[in-house]
Amino acid sequence: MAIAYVSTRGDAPRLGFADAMLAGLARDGGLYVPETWPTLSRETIAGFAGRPYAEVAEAVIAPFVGDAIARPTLKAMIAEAYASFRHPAVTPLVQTGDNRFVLELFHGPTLAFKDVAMQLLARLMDHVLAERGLRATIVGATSGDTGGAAIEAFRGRSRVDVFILMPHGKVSEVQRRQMTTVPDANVHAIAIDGSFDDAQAHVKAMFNHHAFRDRLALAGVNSINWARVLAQAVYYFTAAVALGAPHREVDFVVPTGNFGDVFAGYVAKRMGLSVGRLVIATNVNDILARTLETGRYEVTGVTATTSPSMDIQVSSNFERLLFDAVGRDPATVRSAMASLAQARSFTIADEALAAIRRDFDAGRAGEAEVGETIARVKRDTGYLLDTHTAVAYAVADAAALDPATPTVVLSTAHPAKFPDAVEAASGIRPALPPHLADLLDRPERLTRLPNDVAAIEAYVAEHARVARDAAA
Ligand SMILES: Cc1ncc(COP(=O)(O)O)c(C=O)c1O
Ligand SMILES: N[C@@H](CCOP(=O)(O)O)C(=O)O
Repeated sequence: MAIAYVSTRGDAPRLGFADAMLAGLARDGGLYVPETWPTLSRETIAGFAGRPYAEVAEAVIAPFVGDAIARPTLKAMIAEAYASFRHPAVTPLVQTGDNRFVLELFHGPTLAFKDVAMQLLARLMDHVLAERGLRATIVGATSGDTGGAAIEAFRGRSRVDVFILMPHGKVSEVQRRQMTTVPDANVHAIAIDGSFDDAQAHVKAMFNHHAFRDRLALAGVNSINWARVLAQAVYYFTAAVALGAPHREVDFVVPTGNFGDVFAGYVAKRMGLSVGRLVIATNVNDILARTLETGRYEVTGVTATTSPSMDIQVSSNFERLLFDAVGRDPATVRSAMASLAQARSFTIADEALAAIRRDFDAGRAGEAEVGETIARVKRDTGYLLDTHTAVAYAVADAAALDPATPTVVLSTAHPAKFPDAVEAASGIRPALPPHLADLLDRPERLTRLPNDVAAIEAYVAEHARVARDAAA
């Protein structure tokens, strides 16, 4: 059966999986979500125990894809995507305390959880573009990790050009170099003089500029793309089942910025996985923690932290949760988003806030706690956390979770991506794995642009092959 996708703002075409994936942002500015949540039976979920990651991924993803991609083709793409991971379990669990586990999501090529979805998304997109004989122009925003993962997954592919906007000077050196040292001609790393929120706003503005969007055949690889979120739902299943689901609940604590990863946990729960609490962990850029406390989503300035990938205030995927929480009423979402655009804030009605709180808790960790957590966990358990994972670990320590329920902290990045901060906290400078050992010696290629969407559009239009094909 084919699932249809609808926009959270209710004013864009209803699409099938392949079109929703290629569309990225819906044409009304909203985000695509499945019209209904497919569920997996208890028996099916129980049957995931001991199965390879790729088999679980196929079972979780296939209901959302329907007949958009033939099942054997989907299976082959999933197998290929995860064959590149450096751990046989793909996303292994490590126990660090009584009922405390770390879910390592950083064994992909660029050492962050983004690889889990991006390695598959590149194959899915390439397949659909090839079937249709099309090219696309990917525009993406990054606070450090999405950009590297997207560039690695799409580099050298003949049907796409990739333009990644990063905030200048605000990503780690390893993150920057993962984007700037790739020689392939279809890759364009761009630094803007602004924040990640600015970069994401420019990406959305390009999508909302319909003439530009259509002329360049824009596609998105941020978690505004439904396929990203979907692929991330898989590891909630593998982790929970390894810890006793569906026969017991498992809590997850998720370092959060753009709300894609923790929303993927919500998707798993909606599909029938026995997820207990979903805890949103933020650094001092704590818009989500404040929202859960007060019911008011209010954007303030961004503060630079040692967990730069989470230095985000406008948390895109929250719109998807809001859509469900308000009973899937697009008018309410439209009005909240209009208020966000005009007044930088909106208020969530009591009933919707109560619905959100039924599944989610939230907490924040300041810089001192992050450093102290890295040092303490290393000292007590021998395990070295990265700064983003440390935010979640600290929040998990402070959260009022049932000690009898296993708690999984999502580890979203390898500590070697943030060596200065990890060394300052622990005295240990984590080494990059062998495939990146010479990263700091590779030549860089980076374009600097002003924090201005017109300048960015002009650059994309000049360099995208879609535009050149049309002019030829
Ligand atoms: C290392 C790391 N951890 C956590 C996050 C937060 O994930 P999300 O944006 O899906 O909430 C990000 C980026 O967003 C990240 O790069
Ligand atoms: N932390 C991210 C920000 C973008 O998030 P996405 O999941 O929406 O792509 C990054 O590292 O770029």
